[in-house]
Amino acid sequence: MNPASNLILIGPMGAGKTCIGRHLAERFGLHLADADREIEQRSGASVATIFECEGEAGFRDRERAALAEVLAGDGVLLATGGGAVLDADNRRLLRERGFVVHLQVSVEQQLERLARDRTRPLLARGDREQVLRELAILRAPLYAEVADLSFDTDQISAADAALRLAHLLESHWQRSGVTA
Ligand SMILES: Nc1ncnc2c1ncn2[C@@H]1O[C@H](COP(=O)(O)OP(=O)(O)OP(=O)(O)O)[C@@H](O)[C@H]1O
Ligand SMILES: O=C(O)C1=C[C@@H](O)[C@@H](O)[C@H](O)C1
Ligand SMILES: [Mg+2]
Repeated sequence: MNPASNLILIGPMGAGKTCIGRHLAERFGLHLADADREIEQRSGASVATIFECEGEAGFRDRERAALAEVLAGDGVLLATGGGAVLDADNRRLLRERGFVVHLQVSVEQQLERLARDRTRPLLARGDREQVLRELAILRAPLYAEVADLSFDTDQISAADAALRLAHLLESHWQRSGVTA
């Protein structure tokens, strides 16, 4: 068992990291940190504006700094952004500092869940389905490399996913500092 005190959610856009993260943070008494919101608070600008002004590279620099700051602490539930695993230093940090759960989702479900979303700049770049398929091919091995546990969120509500995942975590994650 991985005894990390932090719980970290990784996975593609629309997998439910932010939304399942809220449920799990409450259930396990963890401080919720959503990487995208942390970046927005630190920079005083939205993710979309950062992409517009500084490009994806500028956003990734801010993301790397925010992850390092958040994971300097303990007792945190970190909901990462979908691209956090692109950076090798981030991948190392996530593995070192937390029990990492990979939330999986099919492209079909992503398209449904994100149909009305206008806040994710990578989805504004053209054919959404093609973008999501390309990202999935590129990123799937990176998520797998970092994950302690994978969980498929297709066809279940976020609330049900959180409930089932909480049960799984009770047997897979021996949180440091907490005795059963
Ligand atoms: N299991 C689910 N079933 C149905 N809808 C869901 C589920 N999980 C999330 N959603 C919906 O999908 C949308 C995106 O979810 P969320 O913001 O949690 O994704 P995310 O993984 O944090 O994405 P990102 O990487 O872009 O931050 C939200 O509208 C949310 O309500
Ligand atoms: O998948 C991605 O690369 C991203 C996901 C979002 O959470 C944001 O971090 C941003 O829109 C980029
Ligand atoms: Mg999110």
